[in-house]
Amino acid sequence: MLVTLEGLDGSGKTTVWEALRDVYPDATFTTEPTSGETGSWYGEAVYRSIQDEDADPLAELFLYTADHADHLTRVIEPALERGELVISDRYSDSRYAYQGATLAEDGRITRPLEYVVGIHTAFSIEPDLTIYLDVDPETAAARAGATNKFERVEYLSKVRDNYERLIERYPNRFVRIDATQPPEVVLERVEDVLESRLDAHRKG
Ligand SMILES: Nc1ncnc2c1ncn2[C@@H]1O[C@H](COP(=O)(O)OP(=O)(O)OP(=O)(O)O)[C@@H](O)[C@H]1O
Ligand SMILES: Cc1cn([C@H]2C[C@H](O)[C@@H](COP(=O)(O)O)O2)c(=O)[nH]c1=O
Repeated sequence: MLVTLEGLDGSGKTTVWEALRDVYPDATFTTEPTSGETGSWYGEAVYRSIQDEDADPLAELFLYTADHADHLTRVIEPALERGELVISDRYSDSRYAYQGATLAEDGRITRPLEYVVGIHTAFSIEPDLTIYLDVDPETAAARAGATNKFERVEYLSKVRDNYERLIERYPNRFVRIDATQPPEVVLERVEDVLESRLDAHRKG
């Protein structure tokens, strides 16, 4: 089963992802952009682009997508074939929401969110469950510390609007959790949601 954690920068995805390691020691834990144990040079290229204020938005989309394609074949598909639970800190919805917003500002692509979704349909795998940690852009930017070009309130507002569109589009896949609550409350809620979905998955 493929579970993804999504939300604005600073919404608490990594805090939850780290805590879940103790709860599900046999699961595969991974991230997008790829880094650490499941990282690759594609992920490193993405992080270079994130640091470049003048990166071309389309080139950046394709870097993220290249990292995703490699991540699928190298990490996610083999783990799913072994029957493992896979938990990814960010996945394709980050591209739909973030690059959807960047490309809207860029102006070269009409209907950018649909465009980004469209380039994934031929090869990607849809998650079984996406946990959306919902925070307002002000809280997100303050928590994230504005360390990169994405962590700004105005931009994060557009990203949040895109996440809302995705939640509307995929209501069965997304579960929204209020991530302005204390970390232990957020984690408890995530664990409840995950356990009930795992139960349903086991029962087929
Ligand atoms: N529920 C919470 N309430 C208050 N602070 C939190 C909460 N969850 C996480 N934080 C704090 O917010 C900061 C960002 O958390 P974290 O790195 O988990 O977010 P993230 O969503 O992974 O961010 P990014 O996408 O930028 O990597 C950290 O300092 C963390 O301790
Ligand atoms: C996967 C992915 C990520 N982003 C953005 C979101 C963050 O600002 C950075 C890095 O992510 P991290 O969780 O802080 O390490 O990249 C993006 O714009 N598009 C994507 O597909």
